[in-house]
Amino acid sequence: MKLHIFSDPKNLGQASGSLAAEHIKQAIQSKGQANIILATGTSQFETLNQLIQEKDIDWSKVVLFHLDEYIGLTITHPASFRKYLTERFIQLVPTLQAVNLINGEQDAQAECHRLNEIIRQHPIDVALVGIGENGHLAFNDPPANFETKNPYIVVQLDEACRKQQMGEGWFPSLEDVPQQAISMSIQHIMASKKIICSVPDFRKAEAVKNCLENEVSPWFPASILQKHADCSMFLDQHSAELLSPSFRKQAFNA
Ligand SMILES: N[C@@H]1[C@@H](O)[C@H](O)[C@@H](COP(=O)(O)O)O[C@@H]1O
Repeated sequence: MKLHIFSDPKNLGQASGSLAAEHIKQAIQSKGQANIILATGTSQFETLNQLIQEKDIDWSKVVLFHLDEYIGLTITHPASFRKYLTERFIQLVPTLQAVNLINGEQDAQAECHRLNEIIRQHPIDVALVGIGENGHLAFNDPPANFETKNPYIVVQLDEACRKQQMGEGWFPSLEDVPQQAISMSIQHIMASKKIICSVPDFRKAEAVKNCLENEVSPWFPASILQKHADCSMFLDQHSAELLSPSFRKQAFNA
């Protein structure tokens, strides 16, 4: 894992968005197109802002997949990840070759099946992900399923995850946060050639320490990233503040 620590979320996002652009261009150059996964949430604001500003990406050669989505939320709900990606990315790069959003409003197992058929034909070149306050990767809350090979799965959301979503202001109360979601599985995220993980904010400091310094464990789902061959971890000084000095030594831009 390559560890990068920045002074603030804006610098973090500029660096992670630029690296994503580089990886996308490399994939297009080497095989004619790129398959990407985009995450959502506050942690991705600056990264996506940077990515949409990149000038020399041929978006008509890029196929987009969606990391996770609530079950039962309409696309017009403020917390809908489809709404988020549509407004913050898809409308801003309208020439994408294909967009594969998760529709959590219909039968969830059928939706997983539909998406699994498509994504199995599109090996992922670059995955943009974040880490939740409870250490989740996508919506795989602890203890995460590290075994399933199905690309998309139905998951239960734990209280810590639901509280985070409410705390970030996406929902008026905890009762409004759905209990289930469709998430890309841990194994499928790990099958991406390159992973860019952007994690700003002091709220993530404990999860970051647990996932980067502890042993790999389903109880710290994002700890699995330690095993990926090409994962770049982007932190800011706040999310990195609990890392031990010896661990921080490996960071670039510290
Ligand atoms: N399910 C989303 C993910 O797509 C995101 O990458 C991660 C971090 O969330 P946030 O960016 O809101 O802190 O967990 C969220 O709950």
